[in-house]
Amino acid sequence: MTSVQMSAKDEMVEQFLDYASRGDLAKVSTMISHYSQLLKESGRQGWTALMLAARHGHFDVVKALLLNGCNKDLVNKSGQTAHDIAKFWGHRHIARFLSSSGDVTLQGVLPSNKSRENETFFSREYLNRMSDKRTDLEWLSAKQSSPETVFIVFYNLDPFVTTEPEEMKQPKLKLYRFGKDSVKEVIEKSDTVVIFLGVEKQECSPSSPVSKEDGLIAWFALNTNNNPTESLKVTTSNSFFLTRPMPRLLMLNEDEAGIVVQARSVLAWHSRYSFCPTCGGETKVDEGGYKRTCLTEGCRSLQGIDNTCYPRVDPVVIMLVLHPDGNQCLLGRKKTFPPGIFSCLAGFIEPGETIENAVRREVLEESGVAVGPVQYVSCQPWPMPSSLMIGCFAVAVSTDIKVDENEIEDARWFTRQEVIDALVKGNQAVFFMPPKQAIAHYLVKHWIGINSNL
Ligand SMILES: NC(=O)C1=CN([C@@H]2O[C@H](COP(=O)(O)OP(=O)(O)OC[C@H]3O[C@@H](n4cnc5c(N)ncnc54)[C@H](O)[C@@H]3O)[C@@H](O)[C@H]2O)C=CC1
Ligand SMILES: [Mg+2]
Ligand SMILES: [Mg+2]
Ligand SMILES: [Mg+2]
Ligand SMILES: [Zn+2]
Repeated sequence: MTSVQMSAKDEMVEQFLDYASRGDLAKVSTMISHYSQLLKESGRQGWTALMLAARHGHFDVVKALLLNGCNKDLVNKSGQTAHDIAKFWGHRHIARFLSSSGDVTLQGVLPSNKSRENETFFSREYLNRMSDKRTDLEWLSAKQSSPETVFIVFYNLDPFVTTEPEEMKQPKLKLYRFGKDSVKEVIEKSDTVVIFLGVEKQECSPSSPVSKEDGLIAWFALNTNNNPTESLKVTTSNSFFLTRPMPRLLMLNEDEAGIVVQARSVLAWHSRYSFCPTCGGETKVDEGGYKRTCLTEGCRSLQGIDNTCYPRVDPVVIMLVLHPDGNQCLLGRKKTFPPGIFSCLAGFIEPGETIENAVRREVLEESGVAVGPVQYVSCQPWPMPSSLMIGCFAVAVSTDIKVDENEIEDARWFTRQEVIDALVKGNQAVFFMPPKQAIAHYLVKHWIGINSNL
């Protein structure tokens, strides 16, 4: 390392230690979020930031440092720990906190995560995708002409659904299951894209007829941009294309919601990527709809693995940020939300970014709040058009809010009680929650459910 680099680093360490001595929580948090190795650094006489914050009685800085994984057992050149220092200088609450086993650290604020998989709406897999069959053209073709095969139909990415008359008040929607003869005409049209979704898991459909050939009931989905109603042979009333999919897709039954998210995301990719993104040439649909191959000889997309050929999934972090006091959470609203609704902050993961860093960046960008520990909770495929919402809890290490008005309209800390009221009291609450099928709702409920004595 050159002397210039050395002095730049020394300067940064000195500044960090100075902020800790002065109790500047925001600066300390920002520096840690960029250079976590600062937590291990010490200055004159081996004093770390934790020791300096303990010396000067800055409880919030001590907490933030510990939440970020700072080692409280380090000693200075006089052999004192941060705890010894806090005790010596009479900061009893800090000494008590440092001598406790770190209850208010990560484990204290975050609900315990019992490593079970948390199921969200859209996440249930009703079909076995059978990806090995996507290249078996003979098998795919036999299935497409089998009388047991199920086809679901989309028009401009809206699924054709049906509802029972007695359920009209609170309709639970079902996908309309077409047979091969009903969709024959539509499939033959040149703009129609057909994809293979998978086969019914055997245990899910004990009453379904069993296919003669291999016992597997295949499902396909198709999308067209020309209204196919005339050519489809529909035998029931109360059946229609589900326009304005959000929030109406949330009325699907849970088994079929998983099928729709798979089909709609892949079909949306086909409708947006008609030509090769590498050379602009024409492409053909391959692998049961899971690939588009460029037809231009020598195109770079034909060499090696090229991700433009495959359907895209956009990872999004969505996080419930918890206040360091463990009793409040940060929720925000976009201008486009219906009045009164507050939700978890969210944002797209950028290339080269971890889930944890995306959570920290998006929260800081949108609300000005610095985040320390991040814990994954659950995820949700979201068919608008192909996001994967990655749900996390995160612990704030600073609490002042400065909203980025380009992204959101408002962000606030809500108390546990206000959140409980929003969940149970509806109209009498100070704000509204997103619908129960959204992962934001799930995260909030999970936080309340685990930590409260309800
Ligand atoms: N904010 C919320 O409370 C919730 C958001 N969502 C969904 O999460 C997704 C991301 O949340 P945002 O707050 O909008 O993200 P965000 O905070 O990253 O901001 C969105 C902006 O990011 C840019 N962007 C970067 N990568 C993108 C990509 N792959 N696709 C589209 N735009 C991209 C665009 O300029 C876009 O306007 C949205 O699709 C939204 O529907 C879902 C539930 C709740
Ligand atoms: Mg953002
Ligand atoms: Mg956002
Ligand atoms: Mg963003
Ligand atoms: Zn190409």
